Amino acid sequence: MLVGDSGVGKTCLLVRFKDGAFLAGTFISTVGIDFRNKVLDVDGMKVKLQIWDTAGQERFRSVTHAYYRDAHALLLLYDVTNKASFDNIQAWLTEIQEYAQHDVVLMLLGNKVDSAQERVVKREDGEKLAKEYGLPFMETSAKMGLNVDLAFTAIAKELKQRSMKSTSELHFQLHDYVKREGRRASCCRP
Ligand SMILES: Nc1nc2c(ncn2[C@@H]2O[C@H](COP(=O)(O)OP(=O)(O)OP(=O)(O)O)[C@@H](O)[C@H]2O)c(=O)[nH]1
Repeated sequence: MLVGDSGVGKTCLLVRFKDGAFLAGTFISTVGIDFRNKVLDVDGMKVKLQIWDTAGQERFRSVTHAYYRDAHALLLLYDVTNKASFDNIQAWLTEIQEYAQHDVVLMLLGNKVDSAQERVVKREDGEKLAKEYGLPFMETSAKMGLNVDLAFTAIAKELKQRSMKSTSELHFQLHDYVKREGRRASCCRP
């Protein structure tokens, strides 16, 4: 499930992942909730992700609350060009604590890193916040496709491992994977 303030890029992130495209132009806010499926090949096994895209607007909050309970994973987004969306992450975490399962897989994403000129939230600020709450963290760009597949693949790997209740000592480590594989924005050109 994708959560975060209105306009941070949840729908665009999902469309980028699902269709490999970017929705340029007019911003059409999600009404209530929507979902898309995508099947991923994770280490030779097919994993079907059902991804719920929630409306960030306050007036739909009661609708989205009902979906937290069944979510296995949450991608919590802020927009690096919008300080308020970053400041609201704490409030989102409180909401997640209240409505989601206690063992839900959670990842923090700072989106729109392609907009370097407008950036107001530094990468280090995101890293610091993520560390404080023990969350895996990446910066993304739905526009450029930076780290988008990686974010969903990391979630799929973690969920696959959990569903198989692997006892192997070599089991998948979400934090390490994201740290190792997450690419910095400077690597990615239009
Ligand atoms: N530059 C840039 N713009 C983006 C990116 N992702 C989304 N946007 C733009 O941000 C605006 C909002 O994107 P959405 O994906 O609709 O935002 P949302 O979080 O789904 O918003 P709600 O449905 O209201 O919760 C749109 O104008 C997008 O074109 C990105 O990675 N880079």
